This record gives sequence, structure tokens and C-alpha cells, in this order.
Amino acid sequence: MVPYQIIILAAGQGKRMRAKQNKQFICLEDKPLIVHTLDVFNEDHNCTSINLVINPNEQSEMENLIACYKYMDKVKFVHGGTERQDSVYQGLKACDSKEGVVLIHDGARPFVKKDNLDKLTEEAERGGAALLAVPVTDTIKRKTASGLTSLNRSELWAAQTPQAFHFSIIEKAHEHAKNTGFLGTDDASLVEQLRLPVEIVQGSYDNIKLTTPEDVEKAQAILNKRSMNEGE
Ligand SMILES: Nc1ccn([C@@H]2O[C@H](COP(=O)(O)OP(=O)(O)OP(=O)(O)O)[C@@H](O)[C@H]2O)c(=O)n1
Ligand SMILES: C[C@](O)(CO)[C@H](O)COP(=O)(O)O
Repeated sequence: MVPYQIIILAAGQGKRMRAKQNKQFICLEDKPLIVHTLDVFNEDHNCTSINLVINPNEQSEMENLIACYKYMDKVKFVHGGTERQDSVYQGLKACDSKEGVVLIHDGARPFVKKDNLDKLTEEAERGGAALLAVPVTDTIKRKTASGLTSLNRSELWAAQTPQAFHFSIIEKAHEHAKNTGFLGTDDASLVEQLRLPVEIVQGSYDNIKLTTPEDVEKAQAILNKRSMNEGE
């Protein structure tokens, strides 16, 4: 049992989703996407606090939503930045405690499983930095000016969130990235820049990020599968 704080990112624009509103408000089984994600951590007793990083223009909509779902005691709103990395930085600055394990998670990933969370936090407490990831199932090609090469698939993992860190490590990694102008697509890559070890904890293929309209259909299928399993 590892207690942790979590930063949940919901300040993006969701451009690739091509929806009228921020994808965080898309309803799946009558519940907004961000609420599905918040539910997971609200129900996990190891989660001590949630910094929900939002777009300031959406604050009142988010507040109404969160009030409806009675999360107010655990959730603190933080205003995000231009890039995902800027939003994480703001989330870290707003953390009440600068110690222990902190998780960083995409608001658009609602299906993380409790047993994976437990393994992830234990690994981060032990080693300092860990992420959920799954083995890549496609063949990945690298295309450069000198032609096409195929990467060795047995070495490739698709990174997911949550990613979990000792607070001091991820704080240092973000400060270092800021000072060197490094912009990563996840937080583990910032720790890699410090040449510190990062462990992989194998996650689930269901832990998808809703990025494009096709992902909404996949999410619906995952929810259907879950309710069928519950009925068994
Ligand atoms: N400046 C940003 C950019 C992204 N995010 C969050 O980071 C997560 C992962 O990013 P992504 O799926 O790329 O979301 P968007 O940036 O919203 O999508 P897009 O790139 O299609 O606009 C999302 O939950 C998103 O809200 C954020 O908090 N702040
Ligand atoms: C952090 C992440 O979800 C790991 O897969 C991903 O890199 C976010 O990328 P995005 O382009 O911001 O969606």
C-alpha cells in the first residue's frame, strides 16, 4: 500500500477528437470522460489528493461537474499551460506535499486498473520512477532521408499513463527540461534525460487514451465488455 498524490491532466484542446467541446466532457454511458477517470482515483484509498489541471476557460463547467459527483474534498483545480509538459509543471508546483510518490495521468485515459496502479506505485517507491506500458504489437518502421529501417519489436513498449515518481526526481527532471529546452511527449522521458533509471510495469491494452473519434467507439466496447463481465 503506497499512498500517493496524483496530477490529472485535462487542460488540452482535444483537437484530434474534432468534437464541439473539450473531449473531457464527452459522455460515455451518460458520464463525462473526465468523471470516469476521476472515479478510479476517488475510489482508490491510496490516493490522498488530486490536482486536476484544467483550462481556465473551462473552470466553471468543471466545477459544476465535480460538484455533481461530490469529489470536492479530494480535488484541487490547477490552471494548465500551452503544452502537456507545461500543464504537468503547473500541477507539480501546486502539490501540497513535495515528498513521497506522485502520479501523473492523462484525464483522457479512463480505464486504468487498480491492480496495475498498485504495482506501479510499489515500483516507483522502490526505484524512483516507473510507468505503465504494453509491448508493441505492430512492426514499427523508422523513415529517414536515408531510407526505411525496421525496429526490433521485442525491445519496444508503448508508453501509457499513469507514470509514477518520487516527487524530488520528477521535480528535478522538469526543472532540468525547462533549463535545457527539452520537450518530451511523456514525463518518463524527462527522467531519462537525467540518465536515471525508469522501470516499466506491464499494463493493459484496455488502458487506451481517447485521442480520435474512433477511440470513443473503442471506449464504448471496453465499457460493454466490463458490464458483461460484471453480469457473469
Ligand atoms: N496543454 C495541455 C495538453 C494536453 N493536456 C492533457 O494531456 C492529456 C494527453 O494529451 P492529448 O491526448 O494529446 O490531449 P489533447 O492535447 O487535448 O489532444 P490534441 O493533441 O488532439 O489537441 C489530455 O488529457 C489533455 O487534456 C493538458 O493538460 N495540457
Ligand atoms: C503521455 C502519453 O499518454 C504516453 O503515451 C502520450 O505520450 C501523450 O501524448 P499526446 O500527444 O500528448 O497525446
